[in-house]
Amino acid sequence: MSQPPPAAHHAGHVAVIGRPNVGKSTLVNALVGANVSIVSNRPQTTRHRLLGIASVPGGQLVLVDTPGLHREGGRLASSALNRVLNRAARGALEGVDAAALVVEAGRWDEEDALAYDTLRASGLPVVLVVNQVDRVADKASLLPYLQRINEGREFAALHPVSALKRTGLDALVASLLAQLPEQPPLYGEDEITDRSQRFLAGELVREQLMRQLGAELPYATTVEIESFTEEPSPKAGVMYRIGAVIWVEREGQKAIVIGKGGTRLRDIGKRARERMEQLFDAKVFLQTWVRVREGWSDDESALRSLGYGDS
Ligand SMILES: Nc1nc2c(ncn2[C@@H]2O[C@H](COP(=O)(O)OP(=O)(O)OP(=O)(O)O)[C@@H](O)[C@H]2O)c(=O)[nH]1
Repeated sequence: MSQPPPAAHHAGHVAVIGRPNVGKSTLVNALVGANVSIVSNRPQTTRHRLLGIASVPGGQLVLVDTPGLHREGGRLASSALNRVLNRAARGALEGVDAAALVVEAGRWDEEDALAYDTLRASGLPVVLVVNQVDRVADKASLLPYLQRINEGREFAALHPVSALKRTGLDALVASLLAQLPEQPPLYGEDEITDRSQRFLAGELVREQLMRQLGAELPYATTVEIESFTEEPSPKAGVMYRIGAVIWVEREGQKAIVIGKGGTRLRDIGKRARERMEQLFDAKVFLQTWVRVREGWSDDESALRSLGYGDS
């Protein structure tokens, strides 16, 4: 008896691009599922930050962030800088197969248009993700909105979705997969680890450090989750009590992380806590400290205690 030919498998890197707060993280979480998958044993490229991996029958989406595309303060550059940006984008988008441009339903401004232009200039297929459609009461208004955006532009597909309510996502995944090369999964099941919440808590603090300090972030900064306990919460069901230590090398760096009157550290802690609550679906009580460990990067046992020892 002859076997049917195996169905084509598509896999590749998808850059998730969009203005702050349009719902990129919510979308990635929804696509990836309950567990944020992080590749455990392969060095990551510095250009892309791996956001998550969505493996579905017939394909694998490797979702990445492209920090090189963003300008200071999270804003894309004005169009006067377009050429410079395009040059930077070519580097930032190297190795990326397609882009998901996330916008807020009903909104399309200069920054969105510039992001589109940049992506197209890099030759990438762009799938438009019109997020937060659950907030649009008059669904009929979406059609002229989509037509207006589509006018004179070449999207690979347009998808109204709600990342929060998880609607429209299957069709979006199918469109994204169609843009990816036919090839086996880039990451095997054995390479993908559903990391523990404790590990993720550290990553979320690290993420906020990167976002809020940017180029000011001292090179050797690292985050250690010192304590992580769970207790019942009458309102939220579960509450996590988390203690995070941000290790820096020198006193001067400590001052940078803490900021004037402690405002920066407070902001980092607040944003990281909000992310944890979103991701863990629980209440989180997060305490953060900044400590100085002189010359820690030379000290092998210290490195090991921070989880850098055996890879
Ligand atoms: N109603 C509604 N709210 C959404 C949807 N997607 C995201 N949000 C909310 O929008 C806010 C921002 O979402 P995030 O996922 O943090 O947005 P982001 O684009 O990752 O933001 P940055 O990290 O600042 O770039 C959160 O309060 C989400 O709950 C959606 O589909 N519908």
